[in-house]
Amino acid sequence: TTIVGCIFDGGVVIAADTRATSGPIVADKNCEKLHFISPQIWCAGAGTAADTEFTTALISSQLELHSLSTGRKPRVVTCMTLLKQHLFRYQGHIGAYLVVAGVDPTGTHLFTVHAHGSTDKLPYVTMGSGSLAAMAVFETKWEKHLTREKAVDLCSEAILAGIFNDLGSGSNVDVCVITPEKATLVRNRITPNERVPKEMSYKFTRGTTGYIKEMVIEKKDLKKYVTIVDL
Ligand SMILES: C#CCCCC(=O)N[C@@H](Cc1ccccc1)C(=O)N[C@@H](CC(C)C)B(O)O
Repeated sequence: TTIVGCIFDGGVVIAADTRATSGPIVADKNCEKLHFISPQIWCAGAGTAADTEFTTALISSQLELHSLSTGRKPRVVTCMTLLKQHLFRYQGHIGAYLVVAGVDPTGTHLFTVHAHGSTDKLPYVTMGSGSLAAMAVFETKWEKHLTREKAVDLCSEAILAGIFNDLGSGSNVDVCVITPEKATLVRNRITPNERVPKEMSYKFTRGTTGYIKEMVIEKKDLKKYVTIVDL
């Protein structure tokens, strides 16, 4: 996985690739790694797919209950604290590596939360197996006071670096832009790995597979050879 986050003037952007792996196998070529926490708090997840999915869903629920109890909009720092306390309690056995981003009444925030419970608050972050390729892009091209468009393009370029240089990452680029007004999820903003139609026909011609014996079975005699079960 390659996941990133970047703050810009007026909000924050998070982005992710869409590859899920099981060892050398691509388990899912277009999975979703950007999770809804609350209307203006979203989370990108790397690590064990199930752990990122369930952990973000659990904290989203806890945050909604907290918001109802306080009568206030949820804060990003609260989401981060709930995540780190949960993950620390499980001593890293819940393999969720998260980028938490959002806008709340106190401002725009971007955090990382690691499986063991450590957190960082930064203007730009990368995580997952492709994080080094992505960070190379940020360390080369990030600057203060990015516009929304520049931040979206920079995050997309960082994800593309992971897609093309990390075998644990691949396929497409998903992006989520969060501002004080709203959050916009752009699923498959960039699809640089679409399969093209094959240039040849790979159908086997008749006679390719030799056979020794031929037996024609009439449908009416079928039940002699096979047991037909009406499901
Ligand atoms: C099989 C299957 C479904 C996915 C298994 C599954 O969690 N894959 C993991 C890698 C991993 C981790 C721990 C044990 C085994 C395999 C994976 O692809 N993680 C990506 C993010 C998630 C959200 C898709 B990324 O971090 O590379």
